[in-house]
Amino acid sequence: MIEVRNLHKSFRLPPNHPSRWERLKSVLSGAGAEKIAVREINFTIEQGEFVGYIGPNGAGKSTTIKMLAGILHPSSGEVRIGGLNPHKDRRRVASRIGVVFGQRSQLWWDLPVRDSFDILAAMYRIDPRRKAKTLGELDELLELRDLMDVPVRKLSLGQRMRADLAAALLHEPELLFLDEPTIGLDILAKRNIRKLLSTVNRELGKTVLLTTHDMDDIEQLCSRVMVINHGSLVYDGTIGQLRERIGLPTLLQVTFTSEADVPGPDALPEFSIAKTSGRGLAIHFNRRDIPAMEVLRKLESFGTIIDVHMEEPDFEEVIHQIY
Ligand SMILES: Nc1ncnc2c1ncn2[C@@H]1O[C@H](COP(=O)(O)OP(=O)(O)OP(=O)(O)O)[C@@H](O)[C@H]1O
Repeated sequence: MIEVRNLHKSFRLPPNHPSRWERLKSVLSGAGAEKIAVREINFTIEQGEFVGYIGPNGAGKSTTIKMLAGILHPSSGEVRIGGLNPHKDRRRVASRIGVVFGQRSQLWWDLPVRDSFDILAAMYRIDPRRKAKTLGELDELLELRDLMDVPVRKLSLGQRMRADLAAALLHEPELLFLDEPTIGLDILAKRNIRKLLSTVNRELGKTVLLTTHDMDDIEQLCSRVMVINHGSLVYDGTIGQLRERIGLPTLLQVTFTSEADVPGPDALPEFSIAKTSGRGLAIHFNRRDIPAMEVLRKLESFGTIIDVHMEEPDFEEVIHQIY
């Protein structure tokens, strides 16, 4: 669905000369410092995937997405969306992509939601019967009926996200770019939007690329995560593998039927005891060094276990380690 090969984008920063004429001359002659926003990145996203694209501010996420959407021209390298070059085939690629920005709406602020849908349908030249059918399906999923006659500025943020999602899906794109779709929402609204996004991916079969600073979005939605830092792709894989690679400790708490006979730390080099209290024992271990099942087997040799609780390292912490 998306193929990116050696994709590179650099910007020429205007020199900081006090004279406007000198600045203009430098820009025209190609002088000025070079800022590399995206550095020779490679990835492929298959149809139906839900991929998180994360990185700190200024890492190169928006620049990548703009090149995928054909808004920016790469300095070098290649992008293919369903085999098409987004820059050369911008109109056809646009018809295959839907975009949702959490920070700004693509709907017309003072118009009722219905009018925005009408304008978008005209822009994408959607056949009226097709539009009615798609809107009916989207209404079932996103519960749009009560929003249709309300001006966008009067919608709550959660309602606006539902309307924006419908607007992005109205022309039936196969691919969805989501930029901070849960920003500013309260916990309940976040949960609701995540559920909808998951349905859009699983049931409508849309391929999704999500950029977010909310690690819960990533953890709850994405089967795969790509991390960009200083323009370079520094990780591409599952969240589980990322945790393993960083090697932060996992916490395992067990309760024995009676007070256990736990040997001293020297006899247990693979893990560290975090806490012992009566029948309870909490240990830290590293999945990189030893699988969880093996740890459990060792603990079983200390007594009969009746309860097990495991806590993975906080994803936020994992990401912090990469940045
Ligand atoms: N038009 C431009 N001219 C010069 N530099 C730019 C331009 N657009 C982006 N940059 C620079 O390229 C780098 C990557 O920017 P980009 O907007 O892609 O980051 P981002 O990962 O999307 O950040 P954020 O999370 O803050 O949105 C930044 O250093 C930015 O200042």
